[in-house]
Amino acid sequence: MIMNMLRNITADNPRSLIKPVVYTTAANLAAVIPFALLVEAARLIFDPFVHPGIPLDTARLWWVCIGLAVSLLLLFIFEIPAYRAQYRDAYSAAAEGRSRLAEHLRKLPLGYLNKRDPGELAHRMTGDFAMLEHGISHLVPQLIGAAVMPVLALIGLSFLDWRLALSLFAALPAAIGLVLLTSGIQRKLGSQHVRAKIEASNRLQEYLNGIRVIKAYNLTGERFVRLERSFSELMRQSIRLEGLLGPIVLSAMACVRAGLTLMTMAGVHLLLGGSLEVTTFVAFLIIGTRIFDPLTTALAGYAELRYCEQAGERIVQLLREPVMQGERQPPADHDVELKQVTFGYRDQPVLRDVSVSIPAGSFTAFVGPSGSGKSTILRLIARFYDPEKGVVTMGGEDLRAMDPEALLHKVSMVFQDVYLFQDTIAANIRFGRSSATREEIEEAARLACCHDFILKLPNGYDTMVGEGGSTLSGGEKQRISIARAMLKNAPILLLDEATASLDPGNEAEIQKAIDRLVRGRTVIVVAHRLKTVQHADRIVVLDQGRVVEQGRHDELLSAHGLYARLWRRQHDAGERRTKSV
Ligand SMILES: Nc1ncnc2c1ncn2[C@@H]1O[C@H](COP(=O)(O)OP(=O)(O)OP(=O)(O)O)[C@@H](O)[C@H]1O
Repeated sequence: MIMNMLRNITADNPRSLIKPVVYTTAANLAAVIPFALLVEAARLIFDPFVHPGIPLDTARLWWVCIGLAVSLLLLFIFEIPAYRAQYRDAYSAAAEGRSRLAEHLRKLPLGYLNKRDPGELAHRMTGDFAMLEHGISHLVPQLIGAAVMPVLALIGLSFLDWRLALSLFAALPAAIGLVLLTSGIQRKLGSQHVRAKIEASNRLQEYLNGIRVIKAYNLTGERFVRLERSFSELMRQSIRLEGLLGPIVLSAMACVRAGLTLMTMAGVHLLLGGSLEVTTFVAFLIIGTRIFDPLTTALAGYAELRYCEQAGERIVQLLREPVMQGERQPPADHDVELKQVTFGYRDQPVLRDVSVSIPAGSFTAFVGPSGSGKSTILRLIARFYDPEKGVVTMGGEDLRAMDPEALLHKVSMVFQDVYLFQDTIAANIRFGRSSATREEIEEAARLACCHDFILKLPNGYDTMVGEGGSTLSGGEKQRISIARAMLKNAPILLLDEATASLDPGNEAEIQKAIDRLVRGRTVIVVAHRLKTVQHADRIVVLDQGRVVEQGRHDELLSAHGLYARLWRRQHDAGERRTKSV
């Protein structure tokens, strides 16, 4: 159980506790020396009163004083590295754990991440790791201090007088029992509190992300009520947690402190009975007032330690989620084939029994009504997901056997929803190839028709873009993502055409950039405007997740099927637009 707890508190890296534990134990052992010396000083001072005729041993008293000074110096020497080890190791363990978790999340199937609440994942990265930092830097060393000091004191004091030692520690089991017995309730309330925190942070994120929609549709009242409700729930859970914890911790502390009263009463009784020396009693009084300090602090921190354990448990669970398997390097042959593929994001099937063959170097387009599964096919080819039934192959080999990261080296992607990071334009293009030089970035930008608009920005290539690319127009973001793909220069290009209508200038620029990008590659396009793919080697028509037709543009037109209807509809709409201008 303890090992499990340590594993959780350190996010599956218990070695990070070694240094803090060793140094803290040494510092706590050193902290015992001044107590022993104080006991000796008390004995030396009180001896002449208890045994009249014995002179005050001033020479020994001086040695005790020197010993005290040396022990304080020793304590200082041990405490500095203990302090550093606690903090440095706690923060580096959390930093290392966060990177490990981020890396792990990247390798998990997207299907898993889709099912998870993004707020909950963010909380694990930030809140849960912050708790671990606090646990490693404060709570675990506190607990060690709390264990080392009283145990040593109990042993040492038993030699002085076992009856007083026993009375001093008599109430301790009750305090520990109380904390342990209520740990189930603490755990339950702790989980509810974390859930309330996640809900509040999700609602806040939703509110901030959707602030434009909220303003546009005047939803201020309704959305704000949801947000306020989550804050109220968080407040309620926080009060419940503290309301329960407070009395438990205070009762446990009272039990611990009751030991001192018990010991004093026993001491007075034994002293009056003549079976206890005054010097021994004084020694117990000196130690008794201080010995429980670390223990009461640790009791106050114990509940928090359990929350840290829960936080660690959540992180460890996530770290143990199986990542996408596959070690084979992708083959040099880039023929792609879907064989009887069935796939759905949740229970609802999106693709049904889809079989399509895409020869290397060809231009293949997927078309069909909205929601028919076109983009999903691209995601399966990039192995963001694995099919439920059937296989996707490259060069005749099942993608599931391939290393997902190595596979992504073969594929460039230009998606509808371009995401730009909060960084400079140059850095955002460099995501295509991290080793690219500035000249290569500019060349890719020129080919993607974005060099000119980048130069017009305040700091050119060094202009910062807002998170998600919010400071650029949709067309500009698309062109930046084409520049990324240019830079990556992968043999297979997956292109998901933007559905949002762009202004004619932007549309022409993007088309020019795409025409350059597709040269000499295996190109797989999801097309919404059929005229952009009428020269494709093959057009695959999807409807409700099934392939209903495939062939060249002319063949499909003369088949008078769904493609012909879609073509006519778009053609007529285009004519109407032209006439109305
Ligand atoms: N991440 C997801 N989780 C759950 N369902 C999803 C997810 N992505 C897409 N879907 C659903 O799967 C279906 C197919 O989506 P897909 O994006 O492949 O269609 P599409 O043909 O590309 O549509 P569009 O032309 O509108 O872009 C849709 O019903 C969509 O709601």
